[in-house]
Amino acid sequence: MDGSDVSGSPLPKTFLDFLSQNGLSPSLYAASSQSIPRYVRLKPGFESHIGDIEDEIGCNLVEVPWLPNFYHLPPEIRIASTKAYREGKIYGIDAASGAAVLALNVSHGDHVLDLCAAPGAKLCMVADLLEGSGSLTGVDIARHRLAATRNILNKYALGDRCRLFVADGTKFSLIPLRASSSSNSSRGDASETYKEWEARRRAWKERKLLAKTQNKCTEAEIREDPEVIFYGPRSGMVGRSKASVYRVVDEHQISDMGYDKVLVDAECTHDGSIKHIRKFEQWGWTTLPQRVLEARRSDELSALQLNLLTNGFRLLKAGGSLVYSTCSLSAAQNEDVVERFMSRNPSAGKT
Ligand SMILES: C[S@@+](CC[C@H](N)C(=O)[O-])C[C@H]1O[C@@H](n2cnc3c(N)ncnc32)[C@H](O)[C@@H]1O
Repeated sequence: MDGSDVSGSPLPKTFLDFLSQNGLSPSLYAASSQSIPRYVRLKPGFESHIGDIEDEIGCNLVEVPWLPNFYHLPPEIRIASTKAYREGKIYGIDAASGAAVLALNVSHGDHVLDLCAAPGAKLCMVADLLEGSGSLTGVDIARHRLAATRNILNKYALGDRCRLFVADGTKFSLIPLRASSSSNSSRGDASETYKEWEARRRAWKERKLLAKTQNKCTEAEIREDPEVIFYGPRSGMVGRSKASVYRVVDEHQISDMGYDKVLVDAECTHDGSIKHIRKFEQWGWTTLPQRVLEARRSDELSALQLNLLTNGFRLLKAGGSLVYSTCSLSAAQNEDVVERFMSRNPSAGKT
């Protein structure tokens, strides 16, 4: 394999080319795994358990002053096998992810959309910040990844006001279910309304029912309809008719009835996640170009990112806020995308 030696592990030439094209230094990946910071977030309400958690994991949890409930850990500490983790008191999430959610400035009662939600670390943090108010809609195109998000929401008991849709975030167009938006007026046949979610059996029935409803639509509509794979008891879904959940609203209505906050944590090359890139040490560096770079050619990727950002903005209520984030360090996937978006949507910067 071609490449420069970084800590004894040669980075493949294609990755070095990618770094060079994006003005990034290969030395970024030279850090030893032991020097990469590690963080956990404590589920609010478990503050009094910190001493017990520290005893269990055998080290001090050092508070991150600018990120509420985040703690710094020595990198060698593994949390997955701990009781605190299994019981949902702590979860692994890096500080950069926390910063993206912090920037969203979630307030009590907000209706929040997470347009690339899986596997769900940021979604969980948003759910915590909502403190049982407002609503949370998570969307992801990868069904298996979103199914994992559903498991995480259940594990941390955060799904109460959440609903999850498998859908293309560039086209998703369902608005939040605000208490004030009439559900009664659009109730039809009771069998067509959402009952309380019951894992597995209900999910299967739900899909069948949905398929029946969809059969009334044109083929194009069927392909584009988001598939709901979870909703909580207070997500606003229970008792709603399918028609009311899937109703189409125009741009003017979205400015009144859209989401207060939208997170677009877009698909990217993940090159900014040094820990992720260093895993290729075990997986084999040769697989890195295929899994990180060639999976999506970068021009396609930036078009996808721009489309996700544009659709997220379209679904935002007037006066709402949107955060666009990636775990890439390349300007092409960050500043350039935002610049192109702003040039097409100059109103986005106005408060
Ligand atoms: C960086 S990950 C999101 C991480 C997530 N926000 C979290 O905190 O755990 C990007 C996600 O975008 C999803 N994705 C890719 N293309 C998409 C699309 N067109 N619409 C919606 N999601 C998409 C991927 O399946 C992936 O789960």
